[in-house]
Amino acid sequence: MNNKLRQLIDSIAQPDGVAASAASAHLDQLTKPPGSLGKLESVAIKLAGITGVDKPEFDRKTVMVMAADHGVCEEGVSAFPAEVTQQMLYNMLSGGAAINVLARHAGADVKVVDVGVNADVAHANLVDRKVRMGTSNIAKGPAMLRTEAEQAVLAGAEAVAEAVKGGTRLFVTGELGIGNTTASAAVVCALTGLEPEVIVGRGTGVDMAGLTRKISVVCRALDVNQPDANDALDVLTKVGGLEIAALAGVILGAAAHRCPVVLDGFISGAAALAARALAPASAAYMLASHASDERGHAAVLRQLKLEPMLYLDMRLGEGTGGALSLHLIDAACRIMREMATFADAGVSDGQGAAQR
Ligand SMILES: Cc1cc2ncn([C@H]3O[C@H](COP(=O)(O)O)[C@@H](O)[C@H]3O)c2cc1C
Ligand SMILES: O=C(O)c1cccnc1
Repeated sequence: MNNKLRQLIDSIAQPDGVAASAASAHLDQLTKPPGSLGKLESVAIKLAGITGVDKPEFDRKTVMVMAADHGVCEEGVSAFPAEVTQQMLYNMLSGGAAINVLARHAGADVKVVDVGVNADVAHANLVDRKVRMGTSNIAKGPAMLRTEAEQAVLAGAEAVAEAVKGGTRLFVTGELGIGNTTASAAVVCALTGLEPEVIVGRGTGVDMAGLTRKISVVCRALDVNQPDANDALDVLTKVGGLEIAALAGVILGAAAHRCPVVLDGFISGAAALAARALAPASAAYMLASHASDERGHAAVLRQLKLEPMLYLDMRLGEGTGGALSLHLIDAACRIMREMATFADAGVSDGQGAAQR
């Protein structure tokens, strides 16, 4: 394995159990029945463990959108043509995509990184880390070279390192790439052994015939490439995507910097499975934002042992579910900092009365 990648993986530490326990103890002193703020409490405890700070505050948050194209589009697996990746990229760079709106609403930055868009794109707001002009068709052979997969993972991690230098301490995974629900399904099936029939979904909205075609394309991709389930880089190389590999790098980079990383939908979930396979310690840094409507996402979250915060029937990607969950993360942080304790407020903590 590439030296830099090895170092990145080795630099991921376990979360801070002392800070997590302190956060949990603080929550139990606040003027509410213990546990009554539900997921806001588990999120607050997790954030404390990740950051090593009992009451963390995230002044700067960044949605990391990794963009790339997919050779598998030639199999007719998306309801939209491959050109939409580059068209949407410009839309995103000028602030008009859903993620721009939701990130603005949540007070987060959007960083867009080209790791493999099949066009020469130049824009002042774009980070150019292009590895190649999109993947090859996974139904016919490997998506990319192993060195390219490594390069894409490192591009994601390095984009995170840059953002950390700029003050970001919390990341959201986002992506853009027509055809990427097909590659993500292949990655999920290869890593988990789950069947394409239960993982492949409609993506941008293919019809029944399109769904059947997508399932057979994923079966073919697995059959032709024989990815090694015990080697996540092999899986990314053979049936993955450049943005999926880069997102795995975003997750590893965030974990290496002790920053929480909020996962968006299905594509982010596929990247998270790859990141966990590369570095099991990275799993502790992940939070699931929402349950996507894409078919395989619930199974991916079960595999990751993550509970989503939101159920909004969304299936867009870009980081949109992740951006929405930032409101809840902010709420959890404010509870920790602003709520009165029983002692402060002179409220009886119920010790001695009947407990639930
Ligand atoms: C206009 C438009 C904006 C999007 N923003 C995110 N996606 C999402 O849909 C694509 C994946 O679905 P599939 O695998 O079916 O192609 C990715 O670009 C993903 O980011 C979009 C898709 C479209 C059409
Ligand atoms: O869940 C997602 O992230 C998703 C679903 C459909 C299309 N694009 C993204």
